[in-house]
Amino acid sequence: MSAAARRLQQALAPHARRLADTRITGLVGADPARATTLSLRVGPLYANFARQRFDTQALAALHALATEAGLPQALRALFDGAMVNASEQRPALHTALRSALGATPVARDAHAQARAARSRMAAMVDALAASDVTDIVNVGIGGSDLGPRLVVDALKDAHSGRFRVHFLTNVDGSDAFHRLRGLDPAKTAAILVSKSFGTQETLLNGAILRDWLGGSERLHAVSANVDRAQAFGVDPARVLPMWDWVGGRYSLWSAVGFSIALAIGMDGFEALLAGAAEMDAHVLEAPLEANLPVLHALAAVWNRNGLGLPTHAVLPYDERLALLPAYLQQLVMESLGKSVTPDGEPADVDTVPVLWGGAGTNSQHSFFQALHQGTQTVPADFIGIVRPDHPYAENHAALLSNLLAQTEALANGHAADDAQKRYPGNRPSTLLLLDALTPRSLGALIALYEHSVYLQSVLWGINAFDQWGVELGKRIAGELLPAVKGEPARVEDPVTRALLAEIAARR
Ligand SMILES: O=P(O)(O)OC[C@H]1O[C@H](O)[C@H](O)[C@@H](O)[C@@H]1O
Repeated sequence: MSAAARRLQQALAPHARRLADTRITGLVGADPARATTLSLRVGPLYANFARQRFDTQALAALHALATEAGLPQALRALFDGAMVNASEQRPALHTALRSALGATPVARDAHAQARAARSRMAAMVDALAASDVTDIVNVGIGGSDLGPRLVVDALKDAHSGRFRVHFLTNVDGSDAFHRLRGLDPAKTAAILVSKSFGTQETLLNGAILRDWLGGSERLHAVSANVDRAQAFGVDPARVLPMWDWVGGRYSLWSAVGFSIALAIGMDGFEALLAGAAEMDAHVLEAPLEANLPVLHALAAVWNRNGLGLPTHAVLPYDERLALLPAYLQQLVMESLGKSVTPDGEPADVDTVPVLWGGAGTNSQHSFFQALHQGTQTVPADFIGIVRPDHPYAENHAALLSNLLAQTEALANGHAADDAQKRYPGNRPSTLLLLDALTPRSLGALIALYEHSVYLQSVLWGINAFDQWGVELGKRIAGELLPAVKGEPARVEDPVTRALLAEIAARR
């Protein structure tokens, strides 16, 4: 058994057994103070864990586990640029994009490179602002799309209004076809965002944009591979850097966030970084017992390994955060979807939960039935915003009362003689409350999740920064492409052969 798995089992199993019949209502009833003692604030972000299914004894065991697993040292290693991504022999220095907390030359150098790239990006924002361009199309996928797309959408109240920002992602030509309709090529600029500049979707869509724009004048790129971007036809003067020491899904703080800077201006972008930097300083400096990302990660492993819960829902009660579940699906599931240790040994522990979710209140009218009365218990992160950016006070009161009501109903349940109308309750949740949705608070929220994910990976003994699982499908797709086009090709798999015949017959 892996050392991490043994540690986890020893720490969690006795308390999970002891608390098997304890209910959230019982925990709160026995210790009403936990409503406030199990909460933490970091700047504009407040978190309440009172409705998690651990008591103070189990929490003490979780904190002991955090010490034993070396979370403080692991954080230091992350910030200092140690090779935390062992399979690729790379550091993961996304923190250096926004903080100067790394104490090594490697981390300091990364921070300096990030600053230099940011000033080039600021000059490019100014140049575009001074031009006739009205629309920006960000072409990218995965980490080169989800983060910028989330932030641009979430911060619509902070948009300068200078540009309309669009995102083109899917290799499905329908995406490009509909996205470009109604846009004027003479007033549109494209940003091709690809760390590798080798991603099929982005290269195909990038080629569509390059042709559609009719020249390279308004073609920009963000990439760690400047040569490839140049060979593609982007003037190197308009290529912003990326580095192999930043993972794609951790990269919105780099020039990958160019579209964010165009939407909210450089000041807004700096505020986003400052919010993340606040969380960086907190995770690094706060004691384990008062450390928000640590507690968030401990709650996650408690739910996954102590209670054995296989999925996790993210439920933002704010339409502007509707893309957060999709963003977190990549951050969490690509980072933690591993079953071996960096040594190639079995992890021997359940790792990533299936992450899903959607915005409230809409989701209440679709899948919440299953959360309340389904056979699976789904732990959830509810996210609310205290102060809205619109004048509809009645709507906002309704939104917040629904948010509070759902967390209460899920935790407390409801007894009824009629079994159909009975609510089992005891469904754990964490409530995250942002004072307002601003660049700073959003930066802090995203950084909270980044750190929580890394800490979970340390507790599970897996690498959060590689993603070998996405390669096989890409390779097979490349091999099948000629056959799909009707060119002569040898297809080994009999099912795929039959499916190709079916497609060919219906063309
Ligand atoms: O930025 P790129 O190199 O184009 O990569 C885009 C995305 O594709 C890959 O398949 C990975 O799964 C993602 O982690 C990555 O963000």
